[in-house]
Amino acid sequence: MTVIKALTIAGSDSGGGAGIQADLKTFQELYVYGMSAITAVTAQNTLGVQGVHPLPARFVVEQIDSVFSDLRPDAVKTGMLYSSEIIAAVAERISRYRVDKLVIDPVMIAKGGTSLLKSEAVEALILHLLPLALVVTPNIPEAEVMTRMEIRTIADRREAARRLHDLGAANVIIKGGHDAVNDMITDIVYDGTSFTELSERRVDTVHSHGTGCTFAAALTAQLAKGTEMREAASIAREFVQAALTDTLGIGSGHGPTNHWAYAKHKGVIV
Ligand SMILES: Nc1ncnc2c1ncn2[C@@H]1O[C@H](COP(=O)(O)OP(=O)(O)OP(=O)(O)O)[C@@H](O)[C@H]1O
Ligand SMILES: Cc1ncc(COP(=O)(O)O)c(N)n1
Repeated sequence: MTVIKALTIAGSDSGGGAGIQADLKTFQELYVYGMSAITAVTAQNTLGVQGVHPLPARFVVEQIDSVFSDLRPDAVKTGMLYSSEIIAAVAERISRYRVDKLVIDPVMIAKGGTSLLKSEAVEALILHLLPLALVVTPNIPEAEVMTRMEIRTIADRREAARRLHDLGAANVIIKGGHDAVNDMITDIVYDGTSFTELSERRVDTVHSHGTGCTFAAALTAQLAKGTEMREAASIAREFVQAALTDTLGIGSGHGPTNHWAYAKHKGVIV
């Protein structure tokens, strides 16, 4: 049996809905062996983020080295990176280990408004990490920050995707969760040549904590298996749609999505 492996470099969410926890649950559900390098520990639940405790950049590197020296991953995902020091250290290791399947989820702000990336670190993310990306997966506000443009229409999303491609990301997926049009949510996939739109009906739920992490983790798992970009994005979209539709209803705030839902609806996927 060939074991497909993926590494997530991200923050820990004690509430289990986003961050490292969402990534590992998603990898597991898609039959990919999950590994982690933790950048920051957050005290967090469905009501918000109560505390953030970043780890030293050198200890993030130590975790990455431990993984690569023994358990070479087939794909790597980054989530919350917090500071320019951590970003520079991660980028150096990604280059050194010649990672060709790097998924960057440019996590900036948690739903409740807590910053998960220092504002001074945005430039480092663009300069050091973006050029190493096989794919970057911003939501609309993150794409606006990185491209310094306002995104209102689907044409704007396409223009932002072109700009992020010009900044060095081989593929760009702009997620449309923050802006439903006629009750439809559209993610745009751009490969540097053509655009693909992935549209699904908006699910009306407060239990959407961690959708971005879950989408990027499902994408990473599929890319690790060798699935091509558009198909991988489409499976990731389906994974999130199921996780939002069949929610767990736990917590008194923005609850987590249901990472079991996709497998429950689809049966076994290898
Ligand atoms: N209410 C919804 N109904 C259907 N799909 C959604 C909904 N909200 C988000 N999605 C999907 O979930 C994924 C994440 O999208 P979103 O734009 O919310 O990213 P994000 O803001 O990074 O996520 P997060 O809320 O975890 O930070 C995308 O594939 C998007 O289409
Ligand atoms: C550790 C960590 N990483 C990422 C997110 C973003 O997820 P969301 O926007 O759904 O809160 C988060 N809240 N916590």
